[in-house]
Amino acid sequence: MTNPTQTTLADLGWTNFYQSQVDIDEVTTTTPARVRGVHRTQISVITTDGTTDLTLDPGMSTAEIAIGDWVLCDPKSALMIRRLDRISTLQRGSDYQHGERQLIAANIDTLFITTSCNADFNVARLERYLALAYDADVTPVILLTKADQTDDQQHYIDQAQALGPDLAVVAVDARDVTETTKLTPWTGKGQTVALAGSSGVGKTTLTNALTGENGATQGIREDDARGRHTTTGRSLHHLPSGGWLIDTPGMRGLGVADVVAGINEVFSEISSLEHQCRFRDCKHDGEPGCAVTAAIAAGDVTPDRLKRFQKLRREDAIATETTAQARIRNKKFTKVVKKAVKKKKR
Ligand SMILES: Nc1nc2c(ncn2[C@@H]2O[C@H](COP(=O)(O)OP(=O)(O)OP(=O)(O)O)[C@@H](O)[C@H]2O)c(=O)[nH]1
Ligand SMILES: [Zn+2]
Repeated sequence: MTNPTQTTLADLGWTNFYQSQVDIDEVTTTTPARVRGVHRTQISVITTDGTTDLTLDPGMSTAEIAIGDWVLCDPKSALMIRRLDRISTLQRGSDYQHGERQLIAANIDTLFITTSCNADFNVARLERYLALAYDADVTPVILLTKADQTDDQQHYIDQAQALGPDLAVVAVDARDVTETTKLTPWTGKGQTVALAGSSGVGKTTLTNALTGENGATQGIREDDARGRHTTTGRSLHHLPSGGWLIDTPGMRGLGVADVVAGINEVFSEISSLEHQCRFRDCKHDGEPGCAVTAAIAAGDVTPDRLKRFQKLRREDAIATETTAQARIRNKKFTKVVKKAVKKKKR
């Protein structure tokens, strides 16, 4: 282990939330460690003593560990003892085959939802990312890159700001390192941020500006969970401003699944009315006694917002259903295999 400058747990993002989960025995026998890489049978971690690898008990799977997780380890045996509860979990619902939502990152404070001041700018996409952030309990910040390439920055800022009066919206030229000071409210000591956004919007450029490094290879890379080496692997960057940046290719295009709560929060002006509709399963499509239709007539809800709300909810429902079915299918399959193995042993 190496430790050039004395790192504290707070530097790594440790707070009372994690401390309160450690019981008296564990205080003396274990060390907290933050996960920076997840491999098939091992995890790479950072402790106040530097970086090291930990082995898991045979009964545990690294599939349940994400970058950013806090774990307790036995420093002598280099064994992970247990994972601590998370303040936030970012996951995506694309792994229909296995019926599990795929973990992307844990214990993130802020999600930089990145888009550019050009044709990439798309309100529906921002709403989708916002739903994921809210559902994950992560604070979203809308980052508008390529602000230098438009004459009408304010036009983009206004559209983004319309998505929530309390929402932070920041426009930057991602290539200009001095502009990243606009992001210091979220990148200070111990704070953890993640970047999401479509290809080409400037995530790599921003990462380089924030880390002061050039080239994504400087980040701490990991193998994927199956032990394959991925060229575009996830990485955890330490920022000169004291924070941590999780960069993951999984955040380029995220499908929604099982994030109804997040969607409802993004479209709160609509979801808060639904219980006033006469029919519990109201589709807000011309049924009598529909509170949402009434709000549209009164000018309190725009038809476009309702359309996008319904589209996202439909997508979420389908994905949730598919995931649930896959889970049942897998359980059945495991049972069949177990039975067959038993039979063979007899
Ligand atoms: N003018 C200007 N150009 C930018 C800005 N941000 C990024 N670019 C340019 O846009 C191009 C794409 O930027 P990247 O940082 O590679 O985008 P990315 O989001 O990492 O793309 P992927 O790796 O495909 O996900 C590069 O040529 C950047 O120099 C900006 O704020 N202003
Ligand atoms: Zn209705």
